[in-house]
Amino acid sequence: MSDDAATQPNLAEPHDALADSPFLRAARGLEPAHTPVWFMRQAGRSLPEYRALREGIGMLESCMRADLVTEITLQPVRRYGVDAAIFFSDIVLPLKAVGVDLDIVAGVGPVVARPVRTLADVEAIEDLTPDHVPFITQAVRELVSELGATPLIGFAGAPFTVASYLVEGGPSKEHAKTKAMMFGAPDVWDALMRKIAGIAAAYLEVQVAAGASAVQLFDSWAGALSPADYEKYVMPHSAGVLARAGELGVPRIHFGVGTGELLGHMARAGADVVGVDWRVPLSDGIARAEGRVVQGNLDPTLVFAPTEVMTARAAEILDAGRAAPGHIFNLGHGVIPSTDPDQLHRLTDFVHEHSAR
Ligand SMILES: Cc1c2[nH]c(c1CCC(=O)O)Cc1[nH]c(c(CCC(=O)O)c1C)Cc1[nH]c(c(CCC(=O)O)c1C)Cc1[nH]c(c(C)c1CCC(=O)O)C2
Repeated sequence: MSDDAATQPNLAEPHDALADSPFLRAARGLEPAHTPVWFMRQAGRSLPEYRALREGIGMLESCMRADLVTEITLQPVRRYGVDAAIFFSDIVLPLKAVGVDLDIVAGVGPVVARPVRTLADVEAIEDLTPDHVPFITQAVRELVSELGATPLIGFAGAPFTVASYLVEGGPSKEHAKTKAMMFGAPDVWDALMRKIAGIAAAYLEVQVAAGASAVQLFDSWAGALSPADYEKYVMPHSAGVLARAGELGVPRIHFGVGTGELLGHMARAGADVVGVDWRVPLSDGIARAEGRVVQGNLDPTLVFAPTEVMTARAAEILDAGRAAPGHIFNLGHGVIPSTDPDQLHRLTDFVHEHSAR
């Protein structure tokens, strides 16, 4: 497709259209034609076309095949007409790419064979270079060419959330071993956070170099921390990732779950856009985001309510979002796998119609 585009006279047009896309305008605090909408986890198990494509192929394997990554990323864009695509991958993929022995187990999540406990364990993890992830570069290039004026969001897991998988060895509710290391072995903790931050930043650089036009840093489990502990043990490392991403010139979205008390810190860590989950009224989220653009914040379970109940809540959020320097509509967390795709389609249309300027 890029070859075809190169032969056409209006080559500059898609780039202007991309910069003028509702998502990128809103992310930069400019007035968009309508409030942009995309959904965290918009690709994945809620889509029958995803389940068909993934049949017999492991999650990590599918993340390492550029053809599959491209197709899976495009599926929700085609189906819903959302205002952005998010690169199909996982927060643990870069660890796999540098040689950490891990798998993503269906219905469980990431499982690490030998959890990280010591400084030697940390030092054994390689730093990420573009040569570790050629399939990422290839998939992003293909996607950007296919997507035209629809922006592609690159992403990485933030140091705390990725550390939790590495230290616990799998998903965890309490993050007890992780926080035991944080409180009890600060030298190991610091080395681990630096290691992951370096990998995350390098992973984002690869995606932006290949054409991603925004990035999202997922600190899904940061809500397990008090503001003081977040500030002391985590924020400097996330800020390091966001500072490196800032040098790439693309908008940076910073997201977590249960982070109502941390939104100010997450904004100050270096976000252009702050993700707000559904537990915080958007008007409060806007105040706590200290002048940043906000993203969110519909409760992901509202798709299971009657359509008019869902859209009435969406209308309240859209109206509240007008008080922000910019608002990107999204769910407060990822799409639940049992979600009816038709509801997300109706929601996308509703957001566009209700917010048309
Ligand atoms: C914490 C986290 C992970 N992975 C991710 C996060 C941060 C976002 C969040 O808070 O939800 C990020 C992620 N993982 C995936 C994406 C794809 C892009 C998109 O949002 O469409 C993104 C952005 C694909 C995936 N990542 C995973 C799946 C399911 C795998 C499958 O289809 O078998 C997908 C589509 C696996 C995964 N990987 C992880 C979990 C908790 C799970 C789910 C386990 C399960 O319920 O099966 C770790």
